[in-house]
Amino acid sequence: MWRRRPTATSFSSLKSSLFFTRLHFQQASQHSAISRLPSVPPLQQKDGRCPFITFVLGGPGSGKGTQCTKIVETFGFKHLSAGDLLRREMVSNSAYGSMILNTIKEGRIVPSEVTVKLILREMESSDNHKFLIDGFPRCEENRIAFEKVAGAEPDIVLFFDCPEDEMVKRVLSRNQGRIDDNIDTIKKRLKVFEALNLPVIDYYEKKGKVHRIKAVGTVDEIFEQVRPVFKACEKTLNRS
Ligand SMILES: Nc1ncnc2c1ncn2[C@@H]1O[C@H](COP(=O)(O)OP(=O)(O)OP(=O)(O)O)[C@@H](O)[C@H]1O
Ligand SMILES: Nc1ccn([C@H]2C[C@H](O)[C@@H](COP(=O)(O)O)O2)c(=O)n1
Repeated sequence: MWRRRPTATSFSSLKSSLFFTRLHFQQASQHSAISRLPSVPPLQQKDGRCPFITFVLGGPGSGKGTQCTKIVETFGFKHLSAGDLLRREMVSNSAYGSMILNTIKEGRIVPSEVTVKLILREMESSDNHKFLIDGFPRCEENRIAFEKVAGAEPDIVLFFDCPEDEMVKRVLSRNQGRIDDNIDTIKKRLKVFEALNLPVIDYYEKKGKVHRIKAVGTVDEIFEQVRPVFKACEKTLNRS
């Protein structure tokens, strides 16, 4: 359903202070590779429609996936979880499998080349034009790569703002057998969220795109903060 567009050319591959030095070094080297990517025309479906893109952000266990399920039921979005796409790629026979496994185990971020490709592949094969992109962009490098390769910005950004102790409690009782749902990896994911994801939220906040949701209370109580965000843009959602 989507026009083919050039995929990313190449990006160079990304515990305390050493952990962050390596993290930032990797981010910086990926930034310079991204800056060489060609800009492309805006994403447009074959039927001429432009996709409505929502980025869904928040720390680990803040309830992004849970709320996305409710948004899909109520507003008919297509839900694309970056984490799920990476986990699916990890267990397929992909050449990236062991790299994704090690990166997720360490609570770090998979290079954008891989994640953006997976997201755009799903968007291209979908008949829907309303997308929830959950857990992405996780860092400035993700954001810039998506905007360059897709030629599109999100229409809105949902930020599920949740206290750390609540996120830890939720992740530790999730029981889905995830390799990163253990206290050591959670601590790293929280640090990565603060260091790399919050700047992305700040960036979109300055553009007036962020809807901050207080992610405490029951699932239904939280959804009552989410519902008006989409109600308010119903006209744009059904744009042709
Ligand atoms: N409001 C809530 N109150 C209590 N538990 C919740 C609430 N929302 C979600 N949960 C539970 O917390 C856990 C984490 O939720 P969820 O998987 O939706 O978070 P997430 O932000 O998508 O996490 P991650 O980024 O780690 O994938 C799940 O077990 C979910 O059932
Ligand atoms: N943009 C992304 C999204 C996810 N990952 C990796 C690293 C995360 O810790 C892990 C799990 O994601 P979640 O299901 O919590 O959204 O997947 C990434 O590298 N880049």
